[in-house]
Amino acid sequence: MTGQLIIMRHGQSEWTLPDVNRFAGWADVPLSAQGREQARQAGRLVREAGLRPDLVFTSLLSRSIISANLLLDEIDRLWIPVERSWRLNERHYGAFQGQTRPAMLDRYGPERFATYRRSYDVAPPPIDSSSPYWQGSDPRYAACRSDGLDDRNPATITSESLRDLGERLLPLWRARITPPLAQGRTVLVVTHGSVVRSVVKCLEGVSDQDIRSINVPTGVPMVYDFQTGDASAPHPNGPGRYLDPDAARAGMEQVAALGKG
Ligand SMILES: O=C(O)[C@@H](CO)OP(=O)(O)O
Repeated sequence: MTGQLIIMRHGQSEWTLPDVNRFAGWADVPLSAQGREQARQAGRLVREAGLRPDLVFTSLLSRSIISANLLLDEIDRLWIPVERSWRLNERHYGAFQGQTRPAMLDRYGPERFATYRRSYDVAPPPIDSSSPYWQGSDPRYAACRSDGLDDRNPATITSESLRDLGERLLPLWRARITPPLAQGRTVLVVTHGSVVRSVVKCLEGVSDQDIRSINVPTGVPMVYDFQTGDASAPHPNGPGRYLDPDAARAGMEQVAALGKG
């Protein structure tokens, strides 16, 4: 018996439309019409692959939640148990949230821009609490909603590197996601590009340097098979496989192109 992880970046958002091209991070940006269709198509791919998710995880951002719902509606599994966590949010993009990629490319130059966007351990400049995209007073991050996994407070985060994201994700990964995989269950995680990069880095041993060139397409599910048994550190049997490799390739190119100005 194997456990299966289906992990997917949400469908295209309105801010990843090429003529909008804004950094989102924790800003709660809606899906585009194409993004909604990508999420439904993802459901069809999951069905054709014979996969039946037993439980679903999303972030606290609408583009993740709605993508998961559209996918699950397509396979008649809206009823499965759901857990939502800020730990599955996109990387906090600091002061870049709401700014266009071309403007930031212009301001910082190609090298620093690429470092802020794709390096492992450099976070963008911190967001100011006067920004309309600051999450400090957003009820979804209120202290009363603490998950008790550690003492991190999402309301106070001002910017994150990919390393920071991996560190806040790990407690949820260990406590909530890997145990059902080790039991042979099928777990659907509908999340964000940087979370997928962090999981791929960890599961496939990608180096800090090589992770810079990995882009994640919107709305294409990727599957890992896990050996059952060892709940403490379950390991995938091989690399992740996109259910539609052609769509994944095209999507990765689109994401890379957004950073070219
Ligand atoms: O805006 C963001 O939060 C991310 C993902 O959409 O952008 P990028 O791909 O440039 O890291």
